[in-house]
Amino acid sequence: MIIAVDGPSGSGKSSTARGVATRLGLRYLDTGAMYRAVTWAVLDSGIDLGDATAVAEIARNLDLTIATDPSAPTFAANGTDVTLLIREPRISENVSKIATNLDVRADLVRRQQDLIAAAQPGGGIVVEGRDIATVVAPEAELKVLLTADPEARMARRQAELAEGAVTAAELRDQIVRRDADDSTVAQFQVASDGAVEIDSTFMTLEQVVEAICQLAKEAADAVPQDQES
Ligand SMILES: Nc1ncnc2c1ncn2[C@@H]1O[C@H](COP(=O)(O)OP(=O)(O)O)[C@@H](O)[C@H]1O
Ligand SMILES: Nc1ccn([C@H]2C[C@H](O)[C@@H](COP(=O)(O)OP(=O)(O)O)O2)c(=O)n1
Repeated sequence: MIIAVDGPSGSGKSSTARGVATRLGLRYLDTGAMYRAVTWAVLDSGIDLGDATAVAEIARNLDLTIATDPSAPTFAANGTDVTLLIREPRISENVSKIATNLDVRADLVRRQQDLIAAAQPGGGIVVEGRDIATVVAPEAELKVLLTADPEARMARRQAELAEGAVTAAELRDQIVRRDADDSTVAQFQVASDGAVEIDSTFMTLEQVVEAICQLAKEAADAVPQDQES
């Protein structure tokens, strides 16, 4: 089974997708972390982020190792463990410049599809991002668009960061401006065909995990017996 979870920044995709994968015994893939890892590699190389050709070249040559175990999702880029480094504000500020590079997207989508295929013999995978239901895995048995009001999303992100780590303006930039930039290349503002929208503004994380697990059960029950593998 493939469960696709798309939505804007801070809507709860990573935490809920991880929770669902753990509960259902599935693999877990955070595709945003892949764009962040490329951003880390580009910044590390010192090249200009606006040089689309050079950026695409870095992405193409990047040795990216991804663990899809929901209890320990780790990322290594060219041999460096970047799991924590890719969460730094300098990455969040710049990642949309990388995610709007169409050559980088084509490269990462291919890698994501390979990781999804590799997870199928183990029962399946929960994949989260912006374009999973529309581009990466339109065949997903369950597609969820996870949303929340911008104020709730900013408050959640603020709560994660050390006190004073970012100003209110920086926080708004990381959430609202980034969504605007990201939505020029991926459609995650309205539910795509067949996707179920869950507005998590007034839900707890546990309630969202429960709701998605319930939808996954219904989706699995809906698969005709002769199509089960
Ligand atoms: N329904 C929820 N209610 C309250 N906080 C939540 C909820 N879902 C997620 N969070 C918290 O909000 C923060 C951002 O969630 P995250 O999963 O990183 O979102 P995204 O991957 O969409 O950016 C995390 O600290 C997470 O624990
Ligand atoms: N499938 C995806 C996943 C992420 N992206 C972009 C959008 C974001 O700006 C970055 C980072 O995504 P990430 O999910 O880590 O961002 P948030 O943690 O939700 O703020 O990558 C994308 O374009 N397509």
